[in-house]
Amino acid sequence: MLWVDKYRPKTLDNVMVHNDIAQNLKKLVTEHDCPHLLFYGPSGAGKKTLIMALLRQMFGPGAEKVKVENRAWKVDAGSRSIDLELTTLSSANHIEMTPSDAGFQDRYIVQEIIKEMAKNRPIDTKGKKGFKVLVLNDVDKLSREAQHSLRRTMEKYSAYCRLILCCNSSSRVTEAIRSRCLNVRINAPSEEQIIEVLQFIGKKEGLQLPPSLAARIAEKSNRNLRRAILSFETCRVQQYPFTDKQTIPPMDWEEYISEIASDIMKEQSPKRLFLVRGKLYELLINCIPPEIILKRLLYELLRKLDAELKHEICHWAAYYEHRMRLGQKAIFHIEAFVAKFMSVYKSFLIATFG
Ligand SMILES: Nc1ncnc2c1ncn2[C@@H]1O[C@H](COP(=O)(O)OP(=O)(O)OP(=O)(O)O)[C@@H](O)[C@H]1O
Repeated sequence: MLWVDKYRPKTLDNVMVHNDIAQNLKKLVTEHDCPHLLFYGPSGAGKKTLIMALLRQMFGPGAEKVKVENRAWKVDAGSRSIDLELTTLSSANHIEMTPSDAGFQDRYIVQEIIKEMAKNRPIDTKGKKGFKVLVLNDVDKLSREAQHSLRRTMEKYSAYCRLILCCNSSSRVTEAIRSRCLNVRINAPSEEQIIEVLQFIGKKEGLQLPPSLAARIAEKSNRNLRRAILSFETCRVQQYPFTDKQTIPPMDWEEYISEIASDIMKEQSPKRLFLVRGKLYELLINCIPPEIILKRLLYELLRKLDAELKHEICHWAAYYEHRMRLGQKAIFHIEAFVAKFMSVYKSFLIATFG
């Protein structure tokens, strides 16, 4: 098992970062009937960990016994019926899913699943009808229609189920949903907190982790705890005993994007664009989110670029990122950015060197 999973705190009492939030969540569960919750914050900050610990606090260790299912629904949408398929993780008391994976049909998923949950209400130990928890990931990627439909279903079935919503950016969640949830912001952990977690893991694994290496891993992680733990494990595989000057290998996908950036800088032609497209597809197939690819690609290109062009390229990156958010197929927009970059860069080269 990877260390990120092995050392993921299981209970609210065991969390090392965001302890104050964990204690507040604990109070919320024990004292009150839990409201709908919206967890938001940057990637690798610890949202999922807190949600899983919260479920365990609500339902006991049974919440960890999840089964993965590929479920299919047949939804009646007026004149036609729609077939939908989505992977869900479920225990006796909760269901977790990422409805935005259903693309523009995400709103049917939201409606169907909540209705279905309302029908199968669990009975608690006191014989009273309990509630189920629905965990929805990436709610910021849900279409507007799906968010409206979520708001309606949320109100209608609030007696039967509680929603735990999780996303990176709350600004892309409609005000109507935000105002119906208790918003919990999960900040990126500080470098000191990351070092503390790394030292803890090192101790558990019986390793001698030099403080300077821990500090460098934390700094390179960009305050992403998952990334710091993954880098730490990679360092361990690469070389042990650790040394102060040990290099911290970049992530594979980052190296790959750096390679793509070099390809783009070396030649600007339709043939090269075709080659780059293949590489971009490979990244997407390996589940690297398109926004991250575009952001990293921009970062790599800016490092190699003449200062004169930086402003213009940033403008185009923002332009295509915005279009990517509005559209469905990310590859089109990333490729369009690459094509635009090639055109701007080639014109610059011709103007400068003839
Ligand atoms: N409170 C914590 N104490 C110690 N380790 C933690 C804590 N929270 C998270 N971690 C570690 O960091 C890793 C990443 O956390 P998590 O998956 O919860 O992040 P996330 O915010 O949900 O990220 P993403 O948005 O990318 O899914 C976990 O696998 C776990 O090992």
